[in-house]
Amino acid sequence: MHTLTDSWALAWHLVQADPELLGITALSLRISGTATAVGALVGLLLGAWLAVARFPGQGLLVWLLNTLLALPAVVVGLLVYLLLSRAGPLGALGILFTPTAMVVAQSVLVTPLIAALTRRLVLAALAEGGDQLRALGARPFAAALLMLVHDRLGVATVLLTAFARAIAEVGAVMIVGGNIAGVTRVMTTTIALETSKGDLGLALALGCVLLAVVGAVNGAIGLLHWLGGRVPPGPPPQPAPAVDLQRQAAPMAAAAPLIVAEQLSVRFGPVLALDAISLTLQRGDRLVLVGANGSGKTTLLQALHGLLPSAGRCTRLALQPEGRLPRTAMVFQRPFLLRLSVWRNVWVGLWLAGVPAAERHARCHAALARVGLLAQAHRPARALSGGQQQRLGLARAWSLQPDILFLDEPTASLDPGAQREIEALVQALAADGVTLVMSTHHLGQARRLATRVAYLQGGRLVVERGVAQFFDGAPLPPPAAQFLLGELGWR
Ligand SMILES: Nc1ncnc2c1ncn2[C@@H]1O[C@H](COP(=O)(O)OP(=O)(O)OP(=O)(O)O)[C@@H](O)[C@H]1O
Repeated sequence: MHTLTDSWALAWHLVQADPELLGITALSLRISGTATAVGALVGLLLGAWLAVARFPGQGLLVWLLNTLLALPAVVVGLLVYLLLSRAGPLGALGILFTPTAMVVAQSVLVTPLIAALTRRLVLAALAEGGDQLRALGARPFAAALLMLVHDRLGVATVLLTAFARAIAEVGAVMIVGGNIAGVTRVMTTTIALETSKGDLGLALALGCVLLAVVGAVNGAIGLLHWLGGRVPPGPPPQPAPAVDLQRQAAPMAAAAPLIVAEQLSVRFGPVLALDAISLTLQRGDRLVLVGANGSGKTTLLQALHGLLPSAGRCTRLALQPEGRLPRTAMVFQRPFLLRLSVWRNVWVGLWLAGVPAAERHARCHAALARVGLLAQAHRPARALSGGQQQRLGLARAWSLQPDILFLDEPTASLDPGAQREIEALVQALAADGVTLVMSTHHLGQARRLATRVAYLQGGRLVVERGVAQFFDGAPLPPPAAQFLLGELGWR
């Protein structure tokens, strides 16, 4: 039995490159690192899948997973012991009291933790941008996986947390490893047993190393947060390839309908957000939706884009003379941008739309050049100003070469200069032959951009007219006339 001073002196001596201490430390890192890697492989996929999957018993599985977050290490050790012991179902493997058994036990310990935290992280990201990824054509699981890339900082934090939990636990590794010197002795088991024997030197030395490891993990998490938002620079934009996103001046059949909505209704629980709306969108239209907050403009755009389950009919008709269904894209009021570069955000949209890899570069280039963001291509998208982000949203939608573009208040919360820029771009898109449906609160903008204006109130389409007739024609129905009177500031 040493005095405490002796023990510290011995610990200090051991920490300075004692082979036994180094061996124990290396084994601990190897076992916990491997277990975290195994847990990451299973847990990340499971968590992402559980965030989007819908199946009977899902609630129970999620409850179980969340409960397992607090799974005691000794219980894991006991369960794995029962599995791997000679009499157990996996006893024939003969891996009890080996590092492999310890990896198995720690994998069992960290996998639910990684899965549960990943699920929450993906759900939070989907709540922010899931609709927009779906609008870009992402299937649910692809959207969930993209959110892992988007929130890779959060993912890294989850993995480091899992690693710290593994390397600091003692119950599971003690039960299935047995603390055999030179074979299964890891830091925590050694500390526990040496302390119980009263040999504090090695225990203290390993305690210091363990604290240093956990501190380093914490430091790594802090570093990641500090680096958060930074995007590794990608290749600089290449010279513009010969691609022209502008529509080939296709002969346009006059007033050919592209979308016919009949009695379209959308309900959110008790709220009837769209109430039996019927309208026809013609090729070349610039239909602007106006109405008070909550009148159903966004819902109508999403329903026409096919993002919401609706009652009634919404039929898309083939373009003439091309003979194919129109492609649609949508730009949201606040575009959801992945924590990637400007370039990658456009690239991901093209990837989700199934555009062949060989075409993506050229299309990114052309779209970013078109909105004046080529020079910013490798900046983090989220570091752009509001107006630039909206332009990037437009570029991402436009790169998909839509025939119909839905724009939800594209200039909301932008300053007048940025509003003018967006308006000019929208006009340029219309000049390219893109059919537009747009919502706005700016009546002046409606007048400048629209060929037709529709006024919504309480989910109903009150009136829809050509722009000149809407603003200067015969008197509008009373609610629309009052709305216009209340918004005279636009004149
Ligand atoms: N996801 C949702 N869940 C529940 N209710 C919703 C949801 N989305 C919209 N609503 C409701 O549907 C109605 C129409 O909303 P919508 O967002 O379409 O209106 P809006 O005209 O676009 O409003 P704003 O001008 O404020 O953007 C509102 O009563 C709104 O509260």
